[in-house]
Amino acid sequence: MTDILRRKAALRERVSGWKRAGEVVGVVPTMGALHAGHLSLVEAAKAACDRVIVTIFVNPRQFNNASDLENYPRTEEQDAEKLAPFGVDVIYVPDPDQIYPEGFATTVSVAGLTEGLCGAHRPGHFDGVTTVVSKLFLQTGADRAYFGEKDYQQLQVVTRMATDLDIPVEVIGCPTVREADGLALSSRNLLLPPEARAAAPALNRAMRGMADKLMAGAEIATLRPLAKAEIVAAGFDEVEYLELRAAEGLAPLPKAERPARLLAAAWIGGVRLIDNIPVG
Ligand SMILES: Nc1ncnc2c1ncn2[C@@H]1O[C@H](COP(=O)(O)OP(=O)(O)OP(=O)(O)O)[C@@H](O)[C@H]1O
Ligand SMILES: CC(C)(CO)[C@@H](O)C(=O)[O-]
Ligand code: BAL
Repeated sequence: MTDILRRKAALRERVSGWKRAGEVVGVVPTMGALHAGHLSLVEAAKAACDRVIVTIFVNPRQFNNASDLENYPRTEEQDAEKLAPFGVDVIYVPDPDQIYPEGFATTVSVAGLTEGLCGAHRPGHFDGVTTVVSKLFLQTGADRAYFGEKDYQQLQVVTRMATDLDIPVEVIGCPTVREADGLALSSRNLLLPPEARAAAPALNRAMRGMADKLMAGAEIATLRPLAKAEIVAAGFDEVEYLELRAAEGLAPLPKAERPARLLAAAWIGGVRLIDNIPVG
């Protein structure tokens, strides 16, 4: 089984040996409950790096909802078993005091990119993400970091943060892994009641239909109410947002006039799902 390290000093010692030998270190930050989406990031890291660290930390500061934090799946033993065939070098599962020691008083915050989409509906979420990810970058000393496009806004925000803070890490985005029915894999899918799980692919289906119409010149403002109604009719409780944004920088777009991304968040069976797809 792969070594599990829980203290940053032990991690640092291990990584400094690799760095002395000139090895390229990759990191895959996760909150655990690993699925094939996470494992695709691990595969990408293994293919391009000499050493790979997977981090597992359910970061309380990025949860804006206490019951979401409480219900978040925690499956460390199974996660280690899933990682075993990949030949990962270290699983870093920091004890909470390794991330937030007594007296911790710093927040890393990215402006602009964090203001709409998930940022508008999860107050404080991205500050929690950038605070923990900056710490994970610095603690692991990774040269490359792998993130999923499933969390598209997060990928953009983390890339901006690393650039702005001169953290010498290359942030690499990897495509969203989906179930055969189109549902994006997500740890939160485990929390879906069976009926909700059966209805959940309607979100991606509606988005793909919208993307075709956007490519044919339709405006997002015209398509949005129809698509929302379709998603709710399929069994969703609420569509939180459904927006067309520039693929780089996330500026709102009325039409698919340049490489764009259609992004959505919606509630079903008490679970908040997100998805995004390229348009053009
Ligand atoms: N379906 C997926 N395809 C590719 N990458 C993914 C997928 N799901 C998650 N990831 C990526 O894995 C990393 C860790 O994500 P996380 O542990 O939050 O899992 P998650 O499945 O996104 O869980 P959540 O339910 O919290 O959204 C992130 O970079 C995320 O974008
Ligand atoms: C990047 C991350 C591991 C930070 O806690 C989390 O936001 C996630 O799992 O996507
Ligand atoms: N997948 C991003 C982590 C979160 O939803 O909190």
